[in-house]
Amino acid sequence: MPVEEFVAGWISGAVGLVLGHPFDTVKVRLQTQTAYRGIVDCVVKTYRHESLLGFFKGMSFPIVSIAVVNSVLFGVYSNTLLALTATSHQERRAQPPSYTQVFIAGCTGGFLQACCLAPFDLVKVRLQNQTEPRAQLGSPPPRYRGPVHCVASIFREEGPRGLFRGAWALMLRDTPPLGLYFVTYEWLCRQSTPDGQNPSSATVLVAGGFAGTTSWMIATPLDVIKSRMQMAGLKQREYRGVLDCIVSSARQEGLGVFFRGLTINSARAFPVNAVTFLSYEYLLHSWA
Ligand SMILES: CN(C)C(=N)NCCC[C@H](N)C(=O)O
Repeated sequence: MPVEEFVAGWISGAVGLVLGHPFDTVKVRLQTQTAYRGIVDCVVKTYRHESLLGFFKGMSFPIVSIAVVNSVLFGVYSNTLLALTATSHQERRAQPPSYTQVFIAGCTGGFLQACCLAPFDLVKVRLQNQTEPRAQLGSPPPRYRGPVHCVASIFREEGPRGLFRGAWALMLRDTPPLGLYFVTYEWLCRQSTPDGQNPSSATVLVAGGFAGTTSWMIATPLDVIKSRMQMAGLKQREYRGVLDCIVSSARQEGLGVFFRGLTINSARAFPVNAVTFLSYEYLLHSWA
């Protein structure tokens, strides 16, 4: 099993994460809180109350987890294609896999990375939703002092299963959209690259950006449900499952609720995934 795809996935994921985390924090707050009138209002209030650091809350954990998540995603994707087509990453330019094989490999990688991502994503969302200003005398302390305290609190209050709160919604969010993610990337690369050649850096950037934006647009409704399931039991009511969360969210806030964060998800996804794919291709090309 080639290891370089896992390592390239790790490094490229970390590069994309740092670039995109502030967008992600604003998105999570828009999806789970009603305190903001929109993106600008959320950005202004977050900056005023919490300074720039407020946008990077909950990032320390994903920096570690992205090492696992993105390397699982790209590593499983590439090795599933190896199993389906008996071709390595380098050979696939000359013998391109079918889009069905790309979709299957992408869904496989998406499902398995979601299994690894669930506890890390839960902690990220819980920390991102702490809107208390940085520790000031007199201000109420936030519920969680940091990622480790968050994990310990969830484990103590809800048991080990509590760390997988929202996991089913996360798997549903990531599996089909990640199949589409890789199909979009491959299709756009092939449209603008002569047969048998490697795509140019510009092609990789554009194809990776559109792959990220397309997949996140499709994933946003379940991204909202996932975030709400993860916050349930704290400020929001408990849900009896994904379907209950979908029905009650629609009943209380209308169908528009499923598109909360769509704009920022799409805007964030383009640069993050453009950089992720460029880093990934560059690393594999330099190690070939
Ligand atoms: C629709 N989804 C969940 C995805 N496209 N995920 C894969 C891209 C992950 C990347 N690190 C990012 O945060 O955009």
